[in-house]
Amino acid sequence: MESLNVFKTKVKFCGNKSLEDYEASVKTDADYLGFVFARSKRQVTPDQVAQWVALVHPRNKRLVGIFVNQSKEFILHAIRTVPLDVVQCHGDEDLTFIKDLKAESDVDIWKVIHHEDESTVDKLKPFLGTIDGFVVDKKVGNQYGGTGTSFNWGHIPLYDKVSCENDIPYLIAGGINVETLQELLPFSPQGIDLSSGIEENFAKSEEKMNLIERMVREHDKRTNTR
Ligand SMILES: O=C(O)c1ccccc1N[C@@H]1O[C@H](COP(=O)(O)O)[C@@H](O)[C@H]1O
Repeated sequence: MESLNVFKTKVKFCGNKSLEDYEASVKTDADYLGFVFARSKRQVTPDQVAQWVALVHPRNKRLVGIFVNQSKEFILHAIRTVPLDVVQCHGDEDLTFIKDLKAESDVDIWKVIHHEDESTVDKLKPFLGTIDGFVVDKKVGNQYGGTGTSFNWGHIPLYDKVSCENDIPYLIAGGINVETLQELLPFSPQGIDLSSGIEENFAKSEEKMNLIERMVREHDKRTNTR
């Protein structure tokens, strides 16, 4: 009989910026596919993503739109154009902004927290009870994400505790790739979010995505049979 408490690390493949990237990501077993609608070398438009999704069904994956300090009107336009399941607020969006957005949409809202030190976890507090999930990433200069840079993963238990106490999911982001994942998995994060680490020549690499998934599956098998 299957155990009732089987733990599956959630996987998000982010920064799909072409039909080819999207097709490669759809073939994987990822739980979430992300599209960056903010200024970035991976920026895409809602119209582009709508076309790809009309051509290739996302199967059982949830679609996530990434926004950085963009207007509520633009985010609502993206939600109307693309069948997004989640809006990931990756900038300095405050509680009022997120409450307004929630009032006018029916998608999940995730807030990104940029880890600096052990006190960063407190920045989540005002959002608890409003957001549907959070992502912990690392800011580099004025770059809010997609930098390939990790934070000190020794602090993951702080975020895990907030997640468990408030029954709210989270993903760890920033600098995850086939090499660094070995160091991250012992912390058993609830989910992982990758953008630059699954690219080869600036396109999504099926080989890297498959390897990441294999590593995660093996980790899950080991921890579930402990
Ligand atoms: O991927 C981007 O280009 C990006 C740009 C601006 C904001 C967020 C972005 N992506 C998010 O960044 C992290 C992971 O980045 P990486 O793996 O270190 O490259 C993740 O949350 C993406 O959703």
